[in-house]
Formats: sequence, C-alpha cells, structure tokens
Amino acid sequence: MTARVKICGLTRPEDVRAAVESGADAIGLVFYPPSPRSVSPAQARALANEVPAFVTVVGLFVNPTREEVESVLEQVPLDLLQFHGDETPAFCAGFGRRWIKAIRVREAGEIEDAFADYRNAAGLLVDAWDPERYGGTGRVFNWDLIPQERPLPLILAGGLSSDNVSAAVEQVRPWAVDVSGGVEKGKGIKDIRKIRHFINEVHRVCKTD
Ligand SMILES: O=C(O)c1ccccc1NCC(=O)[C@H](O)[C@H](O)COP(=O)(O)O
Repeated sequence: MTARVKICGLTRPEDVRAAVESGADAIGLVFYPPSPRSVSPAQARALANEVPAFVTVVGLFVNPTREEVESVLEQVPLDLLQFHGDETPAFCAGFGRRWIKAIRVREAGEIEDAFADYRNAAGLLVDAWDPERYGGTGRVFNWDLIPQERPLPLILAGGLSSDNVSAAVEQVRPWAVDVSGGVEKGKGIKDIRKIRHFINEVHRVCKTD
C-alpha cells in the first residue's frame, strides 16, 4: 500500500523546505483571508519557488470569485486547485487546471453524493464537518462513513497527527492524507519534527502492509 502525504497551510519558506526534505508529495497554500494560514499571492509565489519538480503545489480556496482564482493563477505557479466551499463542479472546472474538491462530512451518503457530483475532479478530499469553519479545524470525523468503492482518489483530512495517522491509513486506505494542525506549533507555523514524524509514520505503516 502507498499513501501520499500533503502538508497543508504552509506560510514559511523553511517549513516548505522541511516538508519537501521529509518526503511530502504535495504542499498546500491557503488563499482564504479569514484563515490564520492565509498567504498573499506574493508570499505564495516565494513559497512555491522553494518546491522542486515532482512535488505538487496546491492552492486552496473557499468560495472565491472567478477573478480571485484567476489573479492568483497569474501570480503563483499552482499545479492543482483545491476548493473547500460551495463551489459547483462547473466553477471548479473553469480554470483549465486540475482540481480537487473538499467536502465536510457529517452523515452517511455525503461522500457517495460528492463522488457523483464532482466526478471530473482529480480527487475528493474528505474532512470533518464544522458549523463555522470550512477546513483546518483539527477535528476527526467518523471514518466508518467512508465507502470502500471510490471512483476518484480519496484524500483523507481532519485532525490527523502522528498519533492517529497509521490507524487512519490502515483503516481507510486513502490515496493520500492531508494534515495541517497536527504538524503545527502555532497557527500556520509548522513544527519540523512533527512534519518528519508524521511522514515517517505514513511511510512506516505503508511499508508494513
Ligand atoms: O487551514 C485553514 O485555516 C483552512 C481554512 C479554510 C479552508 C481550508 C483550510 N485548510 C485546509 C486544510 O488544512 C486541510 O485540507 C484540512 O482541513 C486538514 O486540516 P487539519 O484538521 O488541521 O489537519
């Protein structure tokens, strides 16, 4: 088994370098001003410039306007778009880029519905539901709600850390895992040792499978 790792909500070049050196497959940059992890296009460009070939740079948006996404794309070399709000499939597909959709899971059937609705996505990210926040909540949801049949790559997020990621990978067998708060020492400030430990745990459990 293999599970890829995305480290999300990076704001500092040294954290990007640490994630890459530790073996991250993707890094996430948040373009959502209410988030404490939000970065400007200029900051994001500097962060993306730290990323070597074959590591994916993902840009996160929450209910952006078309102009906002286009403006970021003109300034930052993003490989993939990630939409966390109420964006329609047509909106997500409208930028000539590969994209993934994030959903907040509350009850049975929601993931199956999203697989059908967002069938043209490059993946479906499943995260914990929260009444006020669109992501990065540090909350775990009930992994039993995740179906075995998956028409798209499934990316597991929500409250993951080095303490629970091996159990998550063993139970869910996701295409990838996504972490933000679980590798931080403060909002948007990553802890290099936590990043390394998290990625090592994923690699360890995948190797023993
Ligand atoms: O990080 C944020 O503040 C954020 C705000 C709004 C939408 C998405 C956001 N982050 C997305 C992520 O960091 C991850 O995809 C995911 O939610 C995991 O977060 P965590 O539970 O902290 O590991």
